[in-house]
Amino acid sequence: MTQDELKKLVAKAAVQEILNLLPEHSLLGMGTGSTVNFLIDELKEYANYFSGVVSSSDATSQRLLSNGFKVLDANTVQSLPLYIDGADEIDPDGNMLKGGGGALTREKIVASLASQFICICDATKLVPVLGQFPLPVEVIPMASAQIQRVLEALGGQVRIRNSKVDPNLPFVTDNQGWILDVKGLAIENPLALETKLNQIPGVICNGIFAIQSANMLLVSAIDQVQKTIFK
Ligand SMILES: O=C[C@H](O)[C@H](O)[C@H](O)COP(=O)(O)O
Repeated sequence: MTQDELKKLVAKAAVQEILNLLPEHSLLGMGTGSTVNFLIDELKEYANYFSGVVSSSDATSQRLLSNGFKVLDANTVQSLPLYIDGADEIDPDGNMLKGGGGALTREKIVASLASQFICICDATKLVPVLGQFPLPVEVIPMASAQIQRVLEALGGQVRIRNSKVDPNLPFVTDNQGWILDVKGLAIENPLALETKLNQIPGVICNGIFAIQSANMLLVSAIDQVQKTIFK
């Protein structure tokens, strides 16, 4: 199977999981990325099953709206029963590295509203220790040079992410932030590093999801989907 076929397979399994877990008229939190795009495509026939969806990016909001879902502002809900999203990496404890698509900050905000986080991915995302994928750190643009120095002093190799439209310009997030992609940081203790990076002035958010780790993982490999529940 291709990676896209694996993403579609896990998206189909996720639809059944969502419908089993949530009664009709529930709210739902929705992540961002190619796996989530497959999920939205698979879930669209149930668009009216949900009273509304809180989205983690402008891209996801547009896709949800064009598929008939009602999109709600995060400020209008007190909590969500479930948040579902992909990941760039996930470790055996459900800690994730996210932000390859630049949506990490809003993903973390929506995940923080939810009592349960389901991660959906294909088996290429499973890692023993986070950190092979460059760690995205979203920053206030005027702080980027100083944050780069701090991250380099911690042992990271830092690159400012470039725009896909014009590679001479920085990538700009939905929050008008920039992304620093950091290689080479040891992420042996994801919670400690997530907390430490949050302390650097000008950091909006970093892509370690240990505080908002996954409660459940659906992962596709070959032709089947495996479910893991984390403690
Ligand atoms: O900012 C992007 C998100 O964190 C995505 O969840 C992550 O990059 C995984 O995306 P994909 O499903 O496209 O592999």
